[in-house]
Order: sequence, then structure tokens, then C-alpha cells
Amino acid sequence: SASLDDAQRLRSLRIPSSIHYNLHQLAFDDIDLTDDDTLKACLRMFLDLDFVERFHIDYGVLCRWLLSVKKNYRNVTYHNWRHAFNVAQMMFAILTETQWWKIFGELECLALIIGCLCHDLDHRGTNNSFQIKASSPLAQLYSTSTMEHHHFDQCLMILNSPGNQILANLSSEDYEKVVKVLEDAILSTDLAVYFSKRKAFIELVSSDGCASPLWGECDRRRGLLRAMCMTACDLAAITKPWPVERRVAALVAGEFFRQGDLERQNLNLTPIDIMNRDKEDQLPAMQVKFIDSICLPIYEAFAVLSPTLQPMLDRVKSNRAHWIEMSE
Ligand SMILES: C=CCCOc1ncc(C(=C)O)cc1-c1nc2c(CC)[n+](C3CN(CC)C3)[nH]c2c(=O)[nH]1
Ligand SMILES: [Zn+2]
Repeated sequence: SASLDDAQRLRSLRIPSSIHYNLHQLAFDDIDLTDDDTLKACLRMFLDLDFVERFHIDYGVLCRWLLSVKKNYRNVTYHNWRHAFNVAQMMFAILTETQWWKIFGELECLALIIGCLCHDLDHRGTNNSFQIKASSPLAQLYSTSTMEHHHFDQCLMILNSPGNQILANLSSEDYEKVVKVLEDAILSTDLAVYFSKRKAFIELVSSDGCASPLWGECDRRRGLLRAMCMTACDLAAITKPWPVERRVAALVAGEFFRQGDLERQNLNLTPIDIMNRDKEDQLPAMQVKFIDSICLPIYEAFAVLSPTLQPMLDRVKSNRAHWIEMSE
């Protein structure tokens, strides 16, 4: 876990406002933020969502916990601390801009923000199918949602580390609830889980449209909406202005192509097209397929549920047009 000195230093810093950091913006870009800024922005999100007061979180412990979470992300091209931070900022922006924080309540919002910050902990830059093909130690531990089970395990390990126990002052009943929602949220970031839940979610949205009070009262509906929020935030780079999306696509490609190289060299396998460096010229066309099959359905449903999210859908469509242009 992080050092006491680093935590003491972070604890002493002044924390700018969410307006200063543009944390409510759906088009947020972290490129101008230093690592220190990202940590201060996380403290700002916890303060503005009133988590510190409501859950009696010791501020020094919160600083240490944030530093430990950041430290347990590896220096890989895409699935690093910056990705986790961007996913958490998107969750903050969606919860506040749509007022869905009223549907979920404080406990579930706390679990969602912690879940976003922790959802890819200790990622190695390779996906679940690589773990299985390589019969890695993680694949032997978890045969389904291999990486996501590991991310959750890492999340719990940090939450239970001395000096990092931000949930120490929750009642045991509240602690159990947060951990259950946390597990569900992190496991929901496995696309396989997203595919299994998406149909039911879209049927609900088309049947009773806007986030009617129904969503708040029904555990199953709330669970579905939480899971879809995790995916929508995890993939949210696709909804950002073109310069951001293009920059992120290059990072994702870098990580995918390295996995492809490992599959060729170490496992003597031919990688799938998106991880095959030899097919780099087809990247724009592959992105269009990715947008159509995976991204559009969720952001269309979100724009129906809350018109405040319409700009995200509009930018996915304009990014799609850029990829089409590049593929011709
Ligand atoms: C095309 C490769 C490099 C660029 O790729 C990207 N760049 C940016 C984003 C983004 C969210 O902004 C997302 C991608 C991107 N991500 C993809 C993922 C993981 C979420 N998958 C899985 C694997 N499974 C298929 C078997 C579905 N296919 C993807 C794709 O084609 N593109
Ligand atoms: Zn992720």
C-alpha cells in the first residue's frame, strides 16, 4: 500500500472545486491534469458526493487509500490509473447530471465510485481470453470473468489493508451492502456480462422509458442500471470529442497489438484481427463495427432514459463518421 509520507503530503494539499477540474463535464479530458491533480480530483468527488461526512471516512485514510489504488495499477499502455480515473469521473458526471444518484442512494453511489476507481486493478494489458489461452495463474483461479474477479480481489485487499480502510466506520450491514454492489459493479465490466444483461435492460427502457420512480424501487432494475452505468463509463472514451477518442484508440491499439505479439511469440497463436498488428489498416473499419455492435445500443438507451446524456450519443455518432472517413 502507499507510504504514509505520500498520504500526509496529499492530505495537506488544497483541493480545488469540481468546476475548476470540469468534473461535471461529460466531455471531460484528463490530458492537462498531473497525477497529483487526478488524486485531488478524486478527493473532490468524494467530498462533493458527501461520502466523507455521510460515511465518516477518515480523510487521511481516504488519501492513503487513493494512493494505494493508484499504485496498484501497472504502467501498461491503456489499462492504467488514468483509465480508472476517467471511468470514475464519467460515473460522477452521469450520476450528478442525470440526478440518478437519487435512484441509487448514497451507499450504491459510494460502491459505484469505488468500483470505477478499482475496476481494472492490477491489469496486465491482456484480456480474459489471453489468460485462458496462456493458462495463467489467474485463469486457474477464475475460469470465467478471470480479470474482473482479480480486479475485485485486489479492490477488497486494498480496502482491508491497515491505514486504507475507508469503509471502517460503516455499520456491518452497510459494509456488506457496499461490498455486494462493489462485486457486482466490477464483474459487470466484463463485456460478456454486459451482453447477457443488455437485452433485459433495453426492453425495460423501451417499455417504461424515462427513469420513472419504478427504477428506484425495484432492486432488479437498479442492479441492471448500475451494471449498464459501469459499461457506459468503461467505454466512455468513445463518447468523447474526436481528439480524445483518437488518442485513446491509439493507446488501446498499442495494448491490443502487444497482446497479439505475445500470442504469436509465446503461444504460437494467430491473434484476432483487432490484436493483429498486420491488420492495423483495418482499425477504422473495426472501430465502426465495435461502435455499432457494442457502443451505440447502450448510449442510445441512456439518451432515452435521460436526455442530459444525448450529447454522449451524438459524439459517438460523430466519432463513427470520423472512423468511416478514415476507413475509405
Ligand atoms: C480496434 C482496435 C484499436 C482501437 O480499439 C478501441 N479504441 C478505443 C476504444 C474506446 C472505448 O474509445 C475502444 C476500442 C475497442 N475496444 C474493443 C473491445 C474491448 C472493449 N473489443 C472487444 C473484444 N471483443 C471482440 C472479440 C469485443 N473490441 C474492441 C474494438 O474493436 N475497439
Ligand atoms: Zn476498464
